[in-house]
Amino acid sequence: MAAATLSAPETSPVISSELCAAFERLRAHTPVLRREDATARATRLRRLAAWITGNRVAIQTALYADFRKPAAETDLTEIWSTQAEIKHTLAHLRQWMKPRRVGTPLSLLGTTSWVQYEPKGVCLVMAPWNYPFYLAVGPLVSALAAGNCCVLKPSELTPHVATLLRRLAEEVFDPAEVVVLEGGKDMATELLRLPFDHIFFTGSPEVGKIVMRAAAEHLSGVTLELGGKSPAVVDATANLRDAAEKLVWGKFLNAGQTCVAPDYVLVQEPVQAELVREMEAVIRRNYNPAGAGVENSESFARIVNQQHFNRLAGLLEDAQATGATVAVGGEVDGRQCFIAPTVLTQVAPDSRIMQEEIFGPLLPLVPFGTLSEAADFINARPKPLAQYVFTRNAENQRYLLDNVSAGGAAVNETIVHLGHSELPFGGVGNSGVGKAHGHYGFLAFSNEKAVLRQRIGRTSIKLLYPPYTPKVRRMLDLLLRYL
Ligand SMILES: NC(=O)c1ccc[n+]([C@@H]2O[C@H](COP(=O)([O-])OP(=O)(O)OC[C@H]3O[C@@H](n4cnc5c(N)ncnc54)[C@H](O)[C@@H]3O)[C@@H](O)[C@H]2O)c1
Repeated sequence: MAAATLSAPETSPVISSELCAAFERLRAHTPVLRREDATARATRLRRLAAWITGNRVAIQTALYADFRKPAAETDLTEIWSTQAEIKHTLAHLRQWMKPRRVGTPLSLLGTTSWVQYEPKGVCLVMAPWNYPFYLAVGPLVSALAAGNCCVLKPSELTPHVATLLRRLAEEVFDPAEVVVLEGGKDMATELLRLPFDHIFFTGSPEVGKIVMRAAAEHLSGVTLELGGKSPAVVDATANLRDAAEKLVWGKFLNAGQTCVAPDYVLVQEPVQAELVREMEAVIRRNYNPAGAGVENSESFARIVNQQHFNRLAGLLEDAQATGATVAVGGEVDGRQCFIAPTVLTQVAPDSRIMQEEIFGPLLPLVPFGTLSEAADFINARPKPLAQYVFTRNAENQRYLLDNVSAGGAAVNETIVHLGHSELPFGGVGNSGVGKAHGHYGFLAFSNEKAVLRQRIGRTSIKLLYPPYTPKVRRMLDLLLRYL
């Protein structure tokens, strides 16, 4: 591939000519999208929704080929979640696009003001592998709703989905609106040299920092949807059967490769043994109902690749070597990247499994005494993406919500808060920057342009213009005192 520098003077070193051409094509098209009304944007989104409906089996097949994701999980977490995002956007797009009138302070009496929403321009969506369809197309929906052109870079670790996404773009969009570029770190690095107007990145905090540094070069806007260790707290008043069902589902969905999966459980000491028993029963019911072995279950996905399998097997080994007991599961099979749903107790706080994001089907339980101990344990670590609270006590619920900082939270539930279209989704601190989904996603990809209109000639501000005579100074005194 020949190399060329992008014509824009602000761009850094050398970027491939193919990439430059794609970027320039999109940039040249931004005025067209900018002029579009809600109907035109909605038509594009409806075309996307229709493609997804027509390609349901292809999406399921790609996900199964990439990491044996069960078709039912693909339906729920890749297809339904994406369609729900489109449906919600279509229902509200006209309203979101309308300029929003704001009130007038006394000091600016006579003026009229509003916020109008303009597209940012050319945006980059970088997606991870764990929900490779939803986490690529979901942000794309928001970007298009806000009137942007978009480059989408899927993860290289799920190649079947990446290829499918390229086909999607070719079949649904004008190549000047959306382009899908497949590739790994090298492609991502090259892309990050371009002066995008906004970068929406979903992935690890480590790569998130690389993205933010690259964005700083062009002062591109960023949304960083990152990960971390999301805790669940189960207190002694919780309904343990219900908590076990929800924790097992939330943890072992997608084989634990979920950004908002409960990473570990803080359980009030007196109920730990019962919670383990309940979880064991749920794991059996969900993944081994006929006793044929979880490895033969069609309801349980695989670890995405050998490298991640080795990392998880290493975490399990280290946990056991530092004193942890396998209370449930523990079986691993490297040949098929299989790790059984595993519950660990007596886990050392300084073991690796308690230091890094697990992102797999290993669930450590850590006992606690008082609620403040639980809150302190969480707050001593980087701020999580999600916080789960299982309790029947309203005061305990309030205490944990008020004393722990997290991107989002669910009480007596796991994961599903991210499926609520009216709630912002995103992290705080180490778990992310900015919010996504629904209106929040639309805003992330929009510039909220503040407009003030003054009637010609009339303006009280003129009273304050120089020269700063005693009269002007008296006016300023009044302003400071009363307005
Ligand atoms: N907050 C969320 O919504 C959310 C959702 C899913 C996953 N996650 C997080 O994502 C992580 C797992 O996903 P992942 O392994 O795909 O993340 P990752 O950070 O390794 O990769 C994400 C993207 O960045 C690219 N990339 C990788 N290394 C890069 C580099 N050095 N320079 C530039 N780009 C690079 C990849 O090609 C991929 O497209 C977990 O931490 C998880 O919690 C967060």
